[in-house]
Amino acid sequence: MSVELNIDGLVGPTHNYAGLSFGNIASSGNKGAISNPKAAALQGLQKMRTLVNMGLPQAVMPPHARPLTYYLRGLGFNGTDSAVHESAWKANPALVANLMSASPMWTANAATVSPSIDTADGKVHLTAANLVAMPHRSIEAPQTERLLQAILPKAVIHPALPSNTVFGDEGAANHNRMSQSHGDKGLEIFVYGREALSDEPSTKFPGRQTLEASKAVGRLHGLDEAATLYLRQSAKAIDAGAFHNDVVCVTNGTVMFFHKDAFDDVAAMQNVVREKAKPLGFEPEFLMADIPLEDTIQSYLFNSQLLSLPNGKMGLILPKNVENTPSAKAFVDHCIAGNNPVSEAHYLDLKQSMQNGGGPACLRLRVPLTDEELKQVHSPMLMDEAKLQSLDEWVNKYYREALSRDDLGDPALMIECRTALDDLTQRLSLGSIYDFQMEGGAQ
Ligand SMILES: N=C(N)NCCC[C@H](NC(=O)CCC(=O)O)C(=O)O
Repeated sequence: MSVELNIDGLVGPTHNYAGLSFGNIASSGNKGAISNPKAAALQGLQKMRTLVNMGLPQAVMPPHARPLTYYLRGLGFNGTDSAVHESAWKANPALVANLMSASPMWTANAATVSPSIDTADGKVHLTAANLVAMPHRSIEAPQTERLLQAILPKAVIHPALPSNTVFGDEGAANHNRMSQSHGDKGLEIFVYGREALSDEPSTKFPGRQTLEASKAVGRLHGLDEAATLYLRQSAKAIDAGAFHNDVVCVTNGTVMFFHKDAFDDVAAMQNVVREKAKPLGFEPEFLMADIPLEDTIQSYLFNSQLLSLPNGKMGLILPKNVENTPSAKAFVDHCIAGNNPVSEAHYLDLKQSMQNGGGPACLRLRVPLTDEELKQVHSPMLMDEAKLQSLDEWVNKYYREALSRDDLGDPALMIECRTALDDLTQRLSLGSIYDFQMEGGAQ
């Protein structure tokens, strides 16, 4: 038997709206708004609880330490860590805003994952994403690698691809997998927005994922070429605000749930998926929405989690915005009423993350595992009700309810963040995993 483990990012104490992501309409539109880190983290935990209550395996990925003081030291700021934070803020608040981001919460961008059934050596492979397209995200990979290794000690974790825009890699947000069931060999579908080493017309918004990066990940994971596809996302979707493919498409099992403008030539895409699926023994089912692209971006209809349920059916975890967008809600209702595996929909309040362009699918990394491999996961990070309650209590103890841009320069925030993470590593039996812990604590 095999299952899908979802690893959700626990929202960090510095969650804020700095408007850092060009091409991400929610991030730009909410620049300067006051965030509520406590509400953001509790909303994320509630999503994890929903999956636990559905009987599905759920793990948590801890936040990263912020600000990243070693990075600021490399830029010439020195003294104690507090002095580094303070002098960097005086010199350049916009720079510090980048180094305070809680963006590692969107674990769909942490790595690309291939299950052991798909890889040449029969091991689970992950490649940490370099996230080079956005400065605030390009600092995530080293800590992400460490945390992934802690959660999945037996998996092969490849370091991020070279930090070069030719190899722009945004992880699982641009990767889909289709198969008869989680345990069967699957078709791995990489979706890119740009072919870096060619003279092609550029899009208005950046195509963050390159074909060069996707192919490198496919090689590193030892994937079978016959069961791998590289598809291009349409420029139309990118320019409408679909900065990752998971804003316009999600797959699970035999089902692809997507917007008609996600790919330029839908009929060609469907044909090639059908052809590649044949030797893998399954018939793909396409649930395609023909609704305004703006409604898709605004509601995040396709940034939903499409889950295989213990009863053999599939369920959708959607943001409340879908419920409030008539065309999107009508499409969900149509799918549930139709003759296909999708049988239920759950609408969750994820407003704090959504205002930064992060829906249910952005907040989770999917890892298909055999039952044996699931037993090797670091068990304190596997959630149940008691552990979720401990994390609720942890959030309530340490998190602020309001954070403005100016608060990002507050040296007390760095200390609060470190104190909270120290406690968290104990609750999750992680030992010393952050740089500040290895250097001997907050200064
Ligand atoms: N689609 C997926 N899988 N992930 C969503 C990531 C959202 C993230 N937003 C941000 O990084 C905004 C941060 C700010 O503006 O403060 C991004 O654009 O990379």
